Amino acid sequence: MNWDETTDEAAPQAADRLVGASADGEDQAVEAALRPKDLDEFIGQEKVREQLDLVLRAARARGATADHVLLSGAPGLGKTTLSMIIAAEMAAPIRITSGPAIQHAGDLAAILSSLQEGEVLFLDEIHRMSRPAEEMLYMAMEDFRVDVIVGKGPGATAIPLELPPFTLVGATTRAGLLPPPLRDRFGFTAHMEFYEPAELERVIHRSSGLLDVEIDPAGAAEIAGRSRGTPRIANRLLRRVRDYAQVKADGHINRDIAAAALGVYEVDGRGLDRLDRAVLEALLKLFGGGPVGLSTLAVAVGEERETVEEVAEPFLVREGLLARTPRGRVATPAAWAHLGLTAPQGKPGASGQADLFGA
Ligand SMILES: Nc1ncnc2c1ncn2[C@@H]1O[C@H](COP(=O)(O)OP(=O)(O)OP(=O)(O)O)[C@@H](O)[C@H]1O
Ligand SMILES: [Mg+2]
Repeated sequence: MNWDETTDEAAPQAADRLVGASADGEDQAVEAALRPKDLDEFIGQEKVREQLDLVLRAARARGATADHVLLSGAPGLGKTTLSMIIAAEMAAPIRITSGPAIQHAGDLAAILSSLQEGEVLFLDEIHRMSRPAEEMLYMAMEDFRVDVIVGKGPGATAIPLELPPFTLVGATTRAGLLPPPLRDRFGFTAHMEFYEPAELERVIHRSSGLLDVEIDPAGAAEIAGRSRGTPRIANRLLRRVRDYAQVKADGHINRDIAAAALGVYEVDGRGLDRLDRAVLEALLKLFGGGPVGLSTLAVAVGEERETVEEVAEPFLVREGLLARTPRGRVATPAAWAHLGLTAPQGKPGASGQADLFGA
Protein backbone atom coordinates (compact mmCIF):
# COMPACT_ATOMS: atom_id res chain seq x y z
CA MET A 1 0.00 0.00 0.00
CA ASN A 2 1.21 3.49 -0.81
CA TRP A 3 0.78 5.62 2.31
CA ASP A 4 0.79 8.89 0.36
CA GLU A 5 -2.51 7.92 -1.20
CA THR A 6 -4.37 8.07 2.05
CA THR A 7 -3.26 11.59 2.88
CA ASP A 8 -5.17 13.04 -0.07
CA GLU A 9 -8.51 11.98 1.29
CA ALA A 10 -10.52 13.74 3.93
CA ALA A 11 -10.36 12.11 7.34
CA PRO A 12 -13.32 9.77 7.58
CA GLN A 13 -15.90 10.85 10.09
CA ALA A 14 -17.51 8.29 12.32
CA ALA A 15 -20.87 8.94 10.69
CA ASP A 16 -20.03 8.33 7.03
CA ARG A 17 -18.22 5.04 7.50
CA LEU A 18 -20.06 1.92 6.50
CA VAL A 19 -19.06 0.41 9.83
CA GLY A 20 -19.61 3.59 11.87
CA ALA A 21 -22.03 3.02 14.72
CA SER A 22 -23.88 6.34 14.66
CA ALA A 23 -26.89 6.83 12.41
CA ASP A 24 -26.57 8.56 9.04
CA GLY A 25 -29.45 9.99 7.03
CA GLU A 26 -30.26 6.74 5.28
CA ASP A 27 -30.25 4.83 8.56
CA GLN A 28 -32.71 7.26 10.06
CA ALA A 29 -35.05 6.83 7.12
CA VAL A 30 -35.17 3.04 7.31
CA GLU A 31 -34.75 2.54 11.03
CA ALA A 32 -38.32 3.40 11.85
CA ALA A 33 -39.43 0.53 9.64
CA LEU A 34 -36.93 -1.93 11.13
CA ARG A 35 -37.53 -1.18 14.81
CA PRO A 36 -38.96 -4.05 16.85
CA LYS A 37 -42.31 -2.93 18.29
CA ASP A 38 -42.47 -4.91 21.53
CA LEU A 39 -40.21 -6.77 23.95
CA ASP A 40 -40.86 -10.14 22.30
CA GLU A 41 -39.63 -8.82 18.97
CA PHE A 42 -36.54 -7.26 20.53
CA ILE A 43 -33.63 -9.62 19.88
CA GLY A 44 -30.89 -10.45 22.39
CA GLN A 45 -30.10 -8.45 25.57
CA GLU A 46 -31.77 -11.28 27.49
CA LYS A 47 -31.03 -9.93 30.97
CA VAL A 48 -32.20 -6.41 30.16
CA ARG A 49 -35.36 -7.76 28.55
CA GLU A 50 -36.17 -10.02 31.46
CA GLN A 51 -35.63 -7.25 34.02
CA LEU A 52 -37.51 -4.65 32.04
CA ASP A 53 -40.35 -7.06 31.47
CA LEU A 54 -40.72 -7.46 35.26
CA VAL A 55 -40.58 -3.72 35.88
CA LEU A 56 -43.25 -3.01 33.27
CA ARG A 57 -45.51 -5.93 34.16
CA ALA A 58 -45.49 -5.00 37.83
CA ALA A 59 -46.31 -1.37 37.06
CA ARG A 60 -49.14 -2.46 34.77
CA ALA A 61 -50.52 -4.80 37.42
CA ARG A 62 -50.50 -1.96 39.96
CA GLY A 63 -52.10 0.36 37.45
CA ALA A 64 -49.15 2.66 38.07
CA THR A 65 -46.72 4.59 35.94
CA ALA A 66 -43.45 2.69 35.43
CA ASP A 67 -40.30 3.74 37.30
CA HIS A 68 -37.77 5.92 35.51
CA VAL A 69 -35.42 3.87 33.31
CA LEU A 70 -31.84 4.63 32.31
CA LEU A 71 -30.50 2.92 29.20
CA SER A 72 -26.77 2.98 28.72
CA GLY A 73 -24.79 1.50 25.87
CA ALA A 74 -22.79 2.18 22.72
CA PRO A 75 -24.48 3.77 19.67
CA GLY A 76 -26.74 1.56 17.58
CA LEU A 77 -27.46 -1.09 20.23
CA GLY A 78 -31.16 -0.28 20.55
CA LYS A 79 -31.65 2.43 23.19
CA THR A 80 -34.12 4.51 21.18
CA THR A 81 -35.86 1.31 20.11
CA LEU A 82 -36.23 0.15 23.72
CA SER A 83 -37.62 3.51 24.82
CA MET A 84 -40.37 3.20 22.21
CA ILE A 85 -41.02 -0.37 23.31
CA ILE A 86 -41.40 0.80 26.92
CA ALA A 87 -44.09 3.26 25.83
CA ALA A 88 -45.80 0.63 23.67
CA GLU A 89 -45.77 -1.95 26.47
CA MET A 90 -47.30 0.61 28.84
CA ALA A 91 -49.78 1.71 26.16
CA ALA A 92 -48.54 5.22 26.86
CA PRO A 93 -47.74 8.10 24.53
CA ILE A 94 -44.07 9.01 24.12
CA ARG A 95 -42.37 12.39 23.85
CA ILE A 96 -38.88 12.39 22.38
CA THR A 97 -36.21 14.99 23.08
CA SER A 98 -32.50 15.11 23.81
CA GLY A 99 -30.03 16.64 26.22
CA PRO A 100 -28.47 19.03 23.69
CA ALA A 101 -31.96 20.27 22.72
CA ILE A 102 -32.59 21.38 26.31
CA GLN A 103 -30.33 24.36 26.82
CA HIS A 104 -32.34 26.24 29.43
CA ALA A 105 -34.27 24.99 32.42
CA GLY A 106 -37.27 26.76 30.89
CA ASP A 107 -37.14 24.44 27.86
CA LEU A 108 -37.44 21.49 30.18
CA ALA A 109 -40.18 23.11 32.27
CA ALA A 110 -42.24 23.63 29.11
CA ILE A 111 -41.93 19.97 28.16
CA LEU A 112 -42.57 18.63 31.65
CA SER A 113 -45.61 20.79 32.25
CA SER A 114 -47.25 19.58 29.05
CA LEU A 115 -46.85 15.85 29.77
CA GLN A 116 -49.94 13.70 30.14
CA GLU A 117 -50.36 11.29 33.02
CA GLY A 118 -48.33 8.12 32.37
CA GLU A 119 -46.52 9.59 29.38
CA VAL A 120 -43.01 8.38 28.56
CA LEU A 121 -40.46 11.17 28.20
CA PHE A 122 -37.47 9.92 26.22
CA LEU A 123 -34.42 12.03 26.92
CA ASP A 124 -31.64 10.97 24.55
CA GLU A 125 -28.02 11.91 25.28
CA ILE A 126 -29.06 12.80 28.80
CA HIS A 127 -25.41 13.37 29.76
CA ARG A 128 -25.37 16.46 27.52
CA MET A 129 -28.08 18.39 29.35
CA SER A 130 -27.25 21.78 30.90
CA ARG A 131 -26.66 22.00 34.64
CA PRO A 132 -29.76 24.08 35.52
CA ALA A 133 -31.99 21.75 33.49
CA GLU A 134 -30.42 18.78 35.23
CA GLU A 135 -31.24 20.20 38.63
CA MET A 136 -34.83 20.85 37.62
CA LEU A 137 -35.02 17.26 36.44
CA TYR A 138 -33.98 15.93 39.87
CA MET A 139 -37.05 17.41 41.48
CA ALA A 140 -39.33 16.45 38.61
CA MET A 141 -38.20 12.82 38.77
CA GLU A 142 -38.48 12.53 42.52
CA ASP A 143 -41.44 14.65 43.50
CA PHE A 144 -43.21 15.21 40.16
CA ARG A 145 -42.91 18.90 40.75
CA VAL A 146 -40.95 21.79 39.22
CA ASP A 147 -40.34 25.32 40.36
CA VAL A 148 -41.05 27.71 37.55
CA ILE A 149 -39.13 30.96 37.98
CA VAL A 150 -41.16 34.01 37.08
CA GLY A 151 -39.48 37.39 36.68
CA LYS A 152 -35.82 38.35 36.91
CA GLY A 153 -33.38 39.55 39.52
CA PRO A 154 -34.39 40.19 43.14
CA GLY A 155 -38.10 40.21 42.25
CA ALA A 156 -38.02 36.72 40.75
CA THR A 157 -40.32 34.22 42.41
CA ALA A 158 -40.48 30.44 42.18
CA ILE A 159 -43.93 29.09 41.49
CA PRO A 160 -44.25 25.38 42.28
CA LEU A 161 -46.00 23.40 39.61
CA GLU A 162 -47.37 19.89 40.15
CA LEU A 163 -46.66 17.41 37.35
CA PRO A 164 -48.63 14.29 36.48
CA PRO A 165 -46.70 11.06 37.11
CA PHE A 166 -44.58 10.23 34.06
CA THR A 167 -41.81 7.80 33.17
CA LEU A 168 -38.47 9.29 32.25
CA VAL A 169 -36.42 7.09 29.94
CA GLY A 170 -32.90 8.46 29.72
CA ALA A 171 -30.37 7.21 27.20
CA THR A 172 -26.63 7.69 27.31
CA THR A 173 -23.58 6.27 25.62
CA ARG A 174 -21.56 7.37 28.66
CA ALA A 175 -23.23 6.32 31.93
CA GLY A 176 -20.02 7.24 33.73
CA LEU A 177 -20.53 10.90 32.83
CA LEU A 178 -23.86 11.16 34.66
CA PRO A 179 -23.71 12.88 38.03
CA PRO A 180 -24.54 10.37 40.77
CA PRO A 181 -27.62 12.32 41.99
CA LEU A 182 -29.13 11.92 38.52
CA ARG A 183 -28.13 8.28 38.17
CA ASP A 184 -29.60 7.48 41.58
CA ARG A 185 -33.02 8.78 40.63
CA PHE A 186 -33.59 6.06 38.07
CA GLY A 187 -35.45 3.06 39.43
CA PHE A 188 -33.93 0.76 36.86
CA THR A 189 -30.71 0.95 34.85
CA ALA A 190 -30.15 -1.24 31.81
CA HIS A 191 -26.65 -1.72 30.46
CA MET A 192 -26.81 -2.77 26.84
CA GLU A 193 -24.01 -5.01 25.64
CA PHE A 194 -22.66 -5.64 22.17
CA TYR A 195 -24.56 -8.45 20.45
CA GLU A 196 -23.33 -11.96 19.78
CA PRO A 197 -23.00 -12.98 16.11
CA ALA A 198 -25.90 -15.43 16.48
CA GLU A 199 -28.14 -12.61 17.72
CA LEU A 200 -27.10 -10.39 14.83
CA GLU A 201 -27.97 -13.20 12.46
CA ARG A 202 -31.48 -13.11 13.87
CA VAL A 203 -31.57 -9.32 13.45
CA ILE A 204 -30.50 -9.75 9.81
CA HIS A 205 -33.10 -12.44 9.10
CA ARG A 206 -35.79 -10.29 10.67
CA SER A 207 -34.78 -7.20 8.69
CA SER A 208 -34.51 -9.23 5.47
CA GLY A 209 -38.10 -10.31 5.94
CA LEU A 210 -39.23 -6.72 6.43
CA LEU A 211 -37.20 -5.47 3.46
CA ASP A 212 -38.34 -8.38 1.31
CA VAL A 213 -34.79 -9.62 0.73
CA GLU A 214 -34.00 -13.31 0.23
CA ILE A 215 -31.06 -14.43 2.31
CA ASP A 216 -29.83 -17.85 3.38
CA PRO A 217 -28.36 -18.65 6.83
CA ALA A 218 -24.74 -18.61 5.60
CA GLY A 219 -25.29 -15.21 4.00
CA ALA A 220 -26.72 -13.84 7.24
CA ALA A 221 -23.80 -15.31 9.22
CA GLU A 222 -21.31 -13.68 6.86
CA ILE A 223 -22.86 -10.24 7.39
CA ALA A 224 -23.29 -10.78 11.15
CA GLY A 225 -19.59 -11.57 11.57
CA ARG A 226 -18.67 -8.20 10.07
CA SER A 227 -21.21 -6.11 11.98
CA ARG A 228 -19.10 -5.25 15.04
CA GLY A 229 -21.70 -6.48 17.52
CA THR A 230 -24.09 -3.69 16.49
CA PRO A 231 -27.60 -4.13 15.01
CA ARG A 232 -27.48 -0.75 13.28
CA ILE A 233 -24.33 -1.79 11.41
CA ALA A 234 -25.84 -5.21 10.61
CA ASN A 235 -28.87 -3.54 9.04
CA ARG A 236 -26.69 -1.13 7.08
CA LEU A 237 -24.40 -3.85 5.74
CA LEU A 238 -27.47 -5.87 4.80
CA ARG A 239 -28.73 -3.00 2.64
CA ARG A 240 -25.37 -2.67 0.85
CA VAL A 241 -25.21 -6.41 0.24
CA ARG A 242 -28.77 -6.31 -1.09
CA ASP A 243 -27.71 -3.65 -3.63
CA TYR A 244 -24.84 -5.83 -4.78
CA ALA A 245 -27.04 -8.93 -5.01
CA GLN A 246 -29.54 -7.05 -7.16
CA VAL A 247 -26.98 -5.60 -9.54
CA LYS A 248 -24.49 -8.45 -9.78
CA ALA A 249 -26.71 -11.49 -9.20
CA ASP A 250 -30.36 -12.49 -8.95
CA GLY A 251 -31.04 -10.66 -5.69
CA HIS A 252 -30.58 -13.70 -3.47
CA ILE A 253 -27.97 -13.31 -0.73
CA ASN A 254 -25.70 -16.23 0.10
CA ARG A 255 -22.26 -16.40 1.70
CA ASP A 256 -20.33 -15.71 -1.52
CA ILE A 257 -22.48 -12.74 -2.48
CA ALA A 258 -22.23 -11.26 1.02
CA ALA A 259 -18.45 -11.71 1.13
CA ALA A 260 -17.97 -10.28 -2.37
CA ALA A 261 -20.22 -7.28 -1.67
CA LEU A 262 -18.51 -6.41 1.60
CA GLY A 263 -15.16 -6.87 -0.13
CA VAL A 264 -16.19 -4.11 -2.54
CA TYR A 265 -16.95 -1.88 0.44
CA GLU A 266 -13.64 -2.84 2.08
CA VAL A 267 -15.25 -4.28 5.20
CA ASP A 268 -13.16 -7.33 6.04
CA GLY A 269 -14.12 -10.64 7.63
CA ARG A 270 -13.88 -9.21 11.12
CA GLY A 271 -15.64 -5.92 10.40
CA LEU A 272 -12.51 -3.80 10.02
CA ASP A 273 -12.67 -1.15 7.31
CA ARG A 274 -9.96 0.60 5.33
CA LEU A 275 -9.05 3.01 8.14
CA ASP A 276 -8.87 0.28 10.77
CA ARG A 277 -6.61 -1.80 8.57
CA ALA A 278 -4.46 1.20 7.63
CA VAL A 279 -3.78 1.82 11.32
CA LEU A 280 -2.94 -1.82 11.96
CA GLU A 281 -0.77 -2.10 8.87
CA ALA A 282 1.21 1.00 9.79
CA LEU A 283 1.68 -0.30 13.31
CA LEU A 284 2.90 -3.67 12.07
CA LYS A 285 4.82 -2.82 8.93
CA LEU A 286 6.34 0.55 9.78
CA PHE A 287 6.83 0.17 13.50
CA GLY A 288 7.30 -3.55 13.87
CA GLY A 289 4.21 -3.82 16.07
CA GLY A 290 5.13 -0.91 18.36
CA PRO A 291 5.21 0.50 20.93
CA VAL A 292 4.69 3.71 18.98
CA GLY A 293 3.14 7.00 20.03
CA LEU A 294 -0.34 7.94 18.85
CA SER A 295 0.84 11.08 17.03
CA THR A 296 3.45 9.17 15.05
CA LEU A 297 0.94 6.50 14.15
CA ALA A 298 -1.54 9.16 13.01
CA VAL A 299 1.03 10.86 10.78
CA ALA A 300 1.93 7.49 9.27
CA VAL A 301 -1.66 6.85 8.18
CA GLY A 302 -2.23 10.47 7.15
CA GLU A 303 -5.07 11.02 9.58
CA GLU A 304 -5.77 13.32 12.48
CA ARG A 305 -4.73 12.08 15.88
CA GLU A 306 -8.37 12.25 17.01
CA THR A 307 -9.55 10.18 14.06
CA VAL A 308 -7.15 7.40 14.91
CA GLU A 309 -7.87 7.59 18.62
CA GLU A 310 -11.65 7.97 18.54
CA VAL A 311 -12.72 6.37 15.27
CA ALA A 312 -10.33 3.49 14.65
CA GLU A 313 -8.85 2.50 17.98
CA PRO A 314 -11.88 1.68 20.15
CA PHE A 315 -12.90 -1.23 17.95
CA LEU A 316 -9.29 -2.42 17.49
CA VAL A 317 -8.86 -2.44 21.27
CA ARG A 318 -12.21 -4.16 21.79
CA GLU A 319 -11.22 -6.82 19.29
CA GLY A 320 -7.91 -7.39 21.07
CA LEU A 321 -5.89 -6.31 18.04
CA LEU A 322 -4.26 -3.25 19.55
CA ALA A 323 -3.31 -2.30 23.09
CA ARG A 324 -2.75 1.14 24.55
CA THR A 325 0.25 0.88 26.87
CA PRO A 326 2.14 3.56 28.79
CA ARG A 327 4.90 3.27 26.19
CA GLY A 328 2.60 3.65 23.20
CA ARG A 329 0.38 1.63 20.89
CA VAL A 330 1.23 -2.03 20.59
CA ALA A 331 -0.04 -4.68 18.22
CA THR A 332 -1.21 -7.92 19.80
CA PRO A 333 -0.39 -11.35 18.39
CA ALA A 334 -3.94 -11.42 16.97
CA ALA A 335 -3.14 -8.34 14.87
CA TRP A 336 -0.24 -10.09 13.14
CA ALA A 337 -2.43 -13.10 12.52
CA HIS A 338 -5.33 -11.00 11.21
CA LEU A 339 -3.20 -9.30 8.56
CA GLY A 340 -1.46 -12.58 7.73
CA LEU A 341 1.95 -11.26 8.77
CA THR A 342 4.65 -12.84 10.87
CA ALA A 343 5.89 -10.97 13.90
CA PRO A 344 9.65 -10.37 13.99
CA GLN A 345 11.52 -12.14 16.79
CA GLY A 346 11.16 -10.43 20.14
CA LYS A 347 7.78 -8.90 19.26
CA PRO A 348 4.59 -9.90 21.04
CA GLY A 349 3.36 -11.77 18.00
CA ALA A 350 6.41 -14.02 18.12
CA SER A 351 7.43 -14.63 21.70
CA GLY A 352 8.40 -12.62 24.75
CA GLN A 353 7.23 -9.13 25.66
CA ALA A 354 4.18 -10.74 27.20
CA ASP A 355 4.67 -8.22 30.01
CA LEU A 356 3.14 -5.57 27.75
CA PHE A 357 -0.16 -7.38 28.04
CA GLY A 358 0.01 -7.78 31.75
CA ALA A 359 0.75 -11.51 31.53
N1 LIG B 1 -32.50 -5.90 19.82
C1 LIG B 1 -32.75 -5.52 18.57
N2 LIG B 1 -33.44 -6.33 17.74
C2 LIG B 1 -33.65 -5.95 16.47
N3 LIG B 1 -33.26 -4.78 15.93
C3 LIG B 1 -32.57 -3.94 16.71
C4 LIG B 1 -32.29 -4.27 18.06
N4 LIG B 1 -31.61 -3.24 18.61
C5 LIG B 1 -31.47 -2.33 17.64
N5 LIG B 1 -32.05 -2.74 16.49
C6 LIG B 1 -32.05 -2.01 15.23
O1 LIG B 1 -30.90 -1.18 15.19
C7 LIG B 1 -31.25 0.15 14.81
C8 LIG B 1 -30.60 1.10 15.76
O2 LIG B 1 -31.19 1.02 17.03
P1 LIG B 1 -31.44 2.32 17.93
O3 LIG B 1 -31.73 3.50 17.08
O4 LIG B 1 -32.46 1.95 18.94
O5 LIG B 1 -30.03 2.47 18.61
P2 LIG B 1 -29.55 3.50 19.72
O6 LIG B 1 -28.94 2.70 20.81
O7 LIG B 1 -30.66 4.42 20.08
O8 LIG B 1 -28.40 4.31 18.99
P3 LIG B 1 -27.86 5.81 19.30
O9 LIG B 1 -26.94 5.71 20.48
O10 LIG B 1 -27.10 6.17 18.04
O11 LIG B 1 -29.05 6.69 19.52
C9 LIG B 1 -32.78 0.22 14.79
O12 LIG B 1 -33.22 0.50 13.50
C10 LIG B 1 -33.28 -1.16 15.14
O13 LIG B 1 -34.06 -1.65 14.09
MG1 LIG C 1 -30.91 6.47 19.73
